[in-house]
Amino acid sequence: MISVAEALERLFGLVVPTGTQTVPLTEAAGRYMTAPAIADRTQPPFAASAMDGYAFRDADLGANARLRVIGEAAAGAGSDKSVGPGEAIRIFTGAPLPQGADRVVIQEDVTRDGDMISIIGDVGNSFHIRPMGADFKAGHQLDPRVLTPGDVALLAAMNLPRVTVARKPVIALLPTGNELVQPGEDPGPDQVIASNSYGLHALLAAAGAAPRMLPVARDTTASLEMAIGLAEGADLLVTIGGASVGDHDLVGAVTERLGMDRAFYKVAMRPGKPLIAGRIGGMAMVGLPGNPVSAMVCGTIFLRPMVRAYLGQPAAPEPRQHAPLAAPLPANGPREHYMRATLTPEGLCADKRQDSALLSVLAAAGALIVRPPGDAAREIGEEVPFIRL
Ligand SMILES: Nc1nc2c(c(=O)[nH]1)N[C@H]1C(S)=C(S)[C@@H](COP(=O)(O)OP(=O)(O)OC[C@H]3O[C@@H](n4cnc5c(N)ncnc54)[C@H](O)[C@@H]3O)O[C@H]1N2
Ligand code: MOO
Repeated sequence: MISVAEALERLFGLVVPTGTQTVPLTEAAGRYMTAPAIADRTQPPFAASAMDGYAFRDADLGANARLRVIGEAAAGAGSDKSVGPGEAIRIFTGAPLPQGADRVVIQEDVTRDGDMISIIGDVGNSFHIRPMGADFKAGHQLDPRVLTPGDVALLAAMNLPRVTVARKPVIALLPTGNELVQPGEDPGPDQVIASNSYGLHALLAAAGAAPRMLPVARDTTASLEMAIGLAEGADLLVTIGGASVGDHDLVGAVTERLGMDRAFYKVAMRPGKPLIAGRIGGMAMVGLPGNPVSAMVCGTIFLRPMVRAYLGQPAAPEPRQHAPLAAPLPANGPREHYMRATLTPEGLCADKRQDSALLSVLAAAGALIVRPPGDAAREIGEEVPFIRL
């Protein structure tokens, strides 16, 4: 059995980055932008009023200043008049500041009588002007990143209607097992619902992949071979179940028959030990264990980093954080243990029930405490590493 770190290295070795495509901004959120984006204009492109009020010369501000209103400037329709001594221009938020003016007073601080305004009270220190280029200047660069809604707004303001992003890796998800029916179907007395495929679909989509759900394969060579054939064209095939040593666990044997170049089988981790990986046809292939929590933990520890590598991001494990324990932990065995835990204000609290079949425990957990092989018993208050779910 190899270590989790070694398994992840070998999995990165199976990844062929997907390359890039250009998408409109409406499809850009959540995508990985692969190259810097460069603004082709300055924002604001002119000094602009930040408020509705009057533009005037700061030098005119004095006790009981009275100014003549000589024109109007609105957003999208600036004034071509120049503001001279004793003059003001009615101005609205977003309008270009007229020539000659260097200050804006908000309309609440003004009384108006016909063409004349009086500035009343203390107007404070704010000039209510957004200088040209205050947000960014032409040539401003947004570096490669997973695009947030805020990034998309910035790219639009930079006048970039399209953006170059990594193509989403297509990941074919293949649940296997005679006992499985789809959610919403009527299970027979010995049957259970295929759940892992849906959890993994959600996990992979959120990580930036394009998961493709295949029909459940039965535990026969013919059914598995046919289903694996349906995955053709995917970047990665992920099988679920049938990875262990039972008489009906055929994924290893069938993939070998199909000529899989195996990268490894079995990882010293808990849950998730019977993990298989390699290359088959033009695809990478990862065979996840069927136990529901095992499949989701392997998805978190291995598939999420793999998706990032497919997208061209640095090959790195899931980020770890540290927090104190709110409850003690027993000594760990020889496998790296990913314990389902909640993160409370007092610290991390591992669930008493760590059976890898308990999805209700996983769903309630916000964290996986990472226990190295052979880790000693831990007391309340000790800092331990964890991965956020
Ligand atoms: N003699 C041994 N038995 C087992 C070992 C071992 O080392 N020696 N390892 C155990 C471990 S650890 C795991 S994990 C499981 C993995 O088994 P498989 O990958 O072969 O998975 P299955 O046997 O097909 O299924 C296990 C379990 O999970 C349920 N399952 C499967 N697929 C789904 C799905 N898509 N959605 C929901 N539930 C699923 C299945 O019904 C079984 O209950 O092997 C242990 N055995
Ligand atoms: O690895 Mo199994 O995943 O311990 O339940």
